[in-house]
Amino acid sequence: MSSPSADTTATLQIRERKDLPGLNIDGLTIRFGGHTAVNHLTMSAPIGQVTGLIGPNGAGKSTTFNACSGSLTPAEGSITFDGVDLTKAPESKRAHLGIGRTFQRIELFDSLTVRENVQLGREARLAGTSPITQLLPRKGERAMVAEAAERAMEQCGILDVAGARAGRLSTGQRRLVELARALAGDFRLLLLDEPSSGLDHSESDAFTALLRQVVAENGIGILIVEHDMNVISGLCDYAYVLDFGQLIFEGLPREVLSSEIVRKAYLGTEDLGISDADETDPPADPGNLNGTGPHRDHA
Ligand SMILES: Nc1ncnc2c1ncn2[C@@H]1O[C@H](COP(=O)(O)OP(=O)(O)OP(=O)(O)O)[C@@H](O)[C@H]1O
Repeated sequence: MSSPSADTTATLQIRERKDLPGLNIDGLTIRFGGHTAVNHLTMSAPIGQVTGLIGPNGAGKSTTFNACSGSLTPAEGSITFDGVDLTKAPESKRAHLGIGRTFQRIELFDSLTVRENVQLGREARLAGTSPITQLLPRKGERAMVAEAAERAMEQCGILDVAGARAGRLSTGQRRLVELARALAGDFRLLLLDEPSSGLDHSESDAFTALLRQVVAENGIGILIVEHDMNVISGLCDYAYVLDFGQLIFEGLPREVLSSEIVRKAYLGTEDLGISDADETDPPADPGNLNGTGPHRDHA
């Protein structure tokens, strides 16, 4: 990366990442009226790896996610998935090609059971092919939906609450249901927007381990927005850092954690959790970057 502290290892990774199958963002610019929320962002999220997207409040992370999932159209730049141009493609096409997402706020149907919520993930993927299949699923498709949901619930360890109403579950369980729903969709790349938000330390650790297992077993890629640096350092193969819509750093998690540029970006928003005593090494307990930090005003 253009960062002065990126080493040769990282530079090699950058070149290799762009050639791998998966998501490639090139020169992405998104404006809201006169405000540039994301400015000429270039990054990759390959299949088989976990890629982190971090940055202070208002940095442009969710906006980038929204452009990837198709709810925002960029002013400039391109988004491709396995070489297919998705820059202006509808959400349904992206889902059909294998891109799924979760949201910052858990979006479950509280009055439905866990099983029904998880089945919706598979149905959403089918609807990517044709909306009519969601209304009139064929017999074989119903069986496929049911099977995918059972597999996903088993992988996330929530089969024991499959019949419970989602509204009755704890935040930790609801996060697992949300993940299971995304996995049931059998997507090749998952965009996870702060999936550990609201979890306590041990729940967050267990969730991180589960995500690593999912990537290894299912062979998928994950692009994750996350404030918890324990999750970033324990999970990500590579991370990008945004600030005021600009890519200010990219590299391995340890490089991100020890970067002076990243530290400066977070100054004034929240304690980084990076020890002043040794600025070159990642912190023993990196902590939470800015999950509760104040929203900064843009120039
Ligand atoms: N719909 C919108 N209309 C106008 N401005 C917006 C809109 N959505 C986001 N913005 C602005 O774009 C910038 C980037 O916002 P975004 O939500 O992408 O940041 P973020 O990094 O996801 O922040 P957070 O960590 O707080 O979720 C902010 O200045 C925000 O106020």
